[in-house]
Amino acid sequence: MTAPGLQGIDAAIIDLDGTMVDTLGDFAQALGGMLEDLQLPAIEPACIEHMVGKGSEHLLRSVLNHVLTQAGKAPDASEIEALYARAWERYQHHYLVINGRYSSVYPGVQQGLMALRGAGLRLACLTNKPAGFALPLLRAKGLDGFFDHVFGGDAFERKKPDPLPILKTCAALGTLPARTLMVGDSSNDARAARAAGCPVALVTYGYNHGQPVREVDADGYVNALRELVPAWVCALSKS
Ligand SMILES: O=C(O)COP(=O)(O)O
Ligand SMILES: [Mg+2]
Repeated sequence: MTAPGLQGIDAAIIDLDGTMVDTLGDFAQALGGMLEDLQLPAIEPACIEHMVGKGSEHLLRSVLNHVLTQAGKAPDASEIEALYARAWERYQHHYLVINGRYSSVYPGVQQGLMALRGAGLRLACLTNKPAGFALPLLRAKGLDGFFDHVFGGDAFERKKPDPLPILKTCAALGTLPARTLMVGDSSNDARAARAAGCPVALVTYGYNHGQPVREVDADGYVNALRELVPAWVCALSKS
């Protein structure tokens, strides 16, 4: 049963990084520790934002490529692969030590999740972040209790922007994609949702790989999650 304003929507799938929590500080700290351990040059925190959202493997390969290129090394794929296993081990170590300490929940997140719950929706968190990072982060930020399911980037064979994780999350929620709203901050989330057949709303404050989020094809945009229920009610009543 959903509230009258959310007719047609039974559940919502919410992204984590850039949507619920601003985690750039955590990424910067953990990557800084990893690079130091590998005796590689540091990376500017501003560069990291563009690399977040496609999972940790992509992030680490992008960072290694970036710092080696900056150092004038023009690395090929095999040089990056040679460093990868140790980089992942050191990154994981540092991330788990600092997880949540340098990140903050965006304004309006708790209110937004409460409103969605109050409207009778089932909720899942679906992130490309590994579950081993996502679950402790949600707990540390007091957000874990809102979700029926939490799936990390390592939960399924493929990550967003592939539709598979969304389809599997809908199956776990027991909802049809067409009645499940995807809420994210990036083209990754929107493309996965579109391909799965879910309506999609994007927040305007996240990362979106450094690109303007309003240029991404979506059904709506909100400046805070607390606007989601009112905005969606409004959009539905106009359609
Ligand atoms: O790439 C990540 O680690 C985070 O991605 P998310 O935006 O799907 O939470
Ligand atoms: Mg995101």
